[in-house]
Amino acid sequence: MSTIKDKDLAAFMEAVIARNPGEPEFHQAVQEVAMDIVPYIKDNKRMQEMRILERMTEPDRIVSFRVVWQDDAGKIQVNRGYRVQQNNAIGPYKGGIRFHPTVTQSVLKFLAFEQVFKNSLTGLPLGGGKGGADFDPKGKSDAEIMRFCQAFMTELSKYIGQFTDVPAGDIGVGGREVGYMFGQFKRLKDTFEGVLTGKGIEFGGSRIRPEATGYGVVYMMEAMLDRIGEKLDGKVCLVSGSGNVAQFCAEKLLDLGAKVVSMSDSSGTVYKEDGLSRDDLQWIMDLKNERGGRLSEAEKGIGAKFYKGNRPWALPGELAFPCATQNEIEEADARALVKTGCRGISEGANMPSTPEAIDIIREAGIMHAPSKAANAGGVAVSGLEMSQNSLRMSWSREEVDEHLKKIILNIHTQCVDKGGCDHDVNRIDYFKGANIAGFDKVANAMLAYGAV
Ligand SMILES: NC(=O)C1=CN([C@@H]2O[C@H](COP(=O)(O)OP(=O)(O)OC[C@H]3O[C@@H](n4cnc5c(N)ncnc54)[C@H](O)[C@@H]3O)[C@@H](O)[C@H]2O)C=CC1
Ligand SMILES: O=C(O)CCC(=O)C(=O)O
Repeated sequence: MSTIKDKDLAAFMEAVIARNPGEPEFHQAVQEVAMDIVPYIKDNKRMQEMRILERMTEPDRIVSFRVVWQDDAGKIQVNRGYRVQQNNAIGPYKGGIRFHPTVTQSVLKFLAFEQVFKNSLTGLPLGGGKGGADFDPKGKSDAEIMRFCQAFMTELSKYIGQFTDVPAGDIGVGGREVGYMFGQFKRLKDTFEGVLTGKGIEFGGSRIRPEATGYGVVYMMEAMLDRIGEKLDGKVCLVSGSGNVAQFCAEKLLDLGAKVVSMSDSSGTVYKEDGLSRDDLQWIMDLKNERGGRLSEAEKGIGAKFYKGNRPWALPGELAFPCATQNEIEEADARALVKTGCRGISEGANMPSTPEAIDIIREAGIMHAPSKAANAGGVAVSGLEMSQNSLRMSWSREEVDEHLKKIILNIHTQCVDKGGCDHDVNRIDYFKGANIAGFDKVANAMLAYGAV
């Protein structure tokens, strides 16, 4: 991690690392927040005495459980499932479920910690949590996915509920998996309640939830550009990833007249200098959502260049939208973005930039919206799904999209209000703004509750 100059911050991080050994992703997420919050609360005696930041870095609880399921060959498979219930000061725990072989307690703790600040920024009554399993959905049949989801929910159902903890999707968990898990919860509990979001429209899902994260990432970039008197129209955009967030980020960029020149997966990056067409994007969506294929097929499929094993960041572009996974912009990638003249970054993936990359991007004066602000559209529409479930109502696409835009604009305003730079009045530090604004609401609620 990057070197810490502030003595209080160094002491704080030393204690966090000692209490949470072997959890580098969690340390990184905490440091990204503590860099701004430790100085912010330096003169606030009450926050210090009540040890608010220390309490926020300790999850309320973590459950970890065995998930046993049978594969198509009849073999018994064993995975490990988790739910990290980080903080419910301002609402029920809320956050996605990730199925990916790289899932560990450290990864889920970083995601749950981030989620607390993100959910606070939405202005909705949502606490923070995250869950998942080290299950690899790649290459599994539909029946295997169903059996795994049912086995996972059989255990998870003991810890969640519409007023307690409301999970949703994340990497490896989309509408199909949410459907299987919701069905299993309903069967086990015999209640029909909004215990998950990202549900199908037929059983209580919200319109625009599948699109919300990607759309929100673009609305955030629009707001940042608008502040400096510019538009998205005609801008050359680098998108990474090709899953849910990347697909709808690319779709909204095309809607707004931008040129999307790249998308990627773990096998490499596709590049089209003249920009992907709607048909190209549809081809990528079908490849990923229907055929489970690799982007290397795009050379033949849509006549794009394919750079095996590469990320998109060294390609020429004006704006960047990392929408794949954590730490996908490392130091060298950040240098490449600076070199090619990138002017703005809106983070779709959670914590896609390493601390070293953030320092380089900040130094270069590139506008940089952190994930907790930029990708909050997904959980925001999940919050709206919860509202619709409580009201026994279903809103139109237009209504939900309007709420989503307002929420993202409000997050942008909060970042601007709290993210001023002492050394340059025209610059906004969106990381600082998001950290402080997200922290304030949760911290004040915790203060109101006393020492609990
Ligand atoms: N789905 C949602 O509503 C939200 C997702 N996010 C974040 O967005 C990111 C993408 O999630 P989804 O699109 O939902 O997942 P998905 O399951 O639909 O797609 C997976 C994505 O992850 C990428 N990926 C995973 N491991 C990779 C690796 N090692 N190298 C390169 N790419 C890799 C894939 O290319 C693909 O773009 C994650 O960081 C997730 O936490 C954040 C907020 C909400
Ligand atoms: O919609 C949700 O509750 C999950 C969103 C999520 O996991 C995230 O924001 O990273």
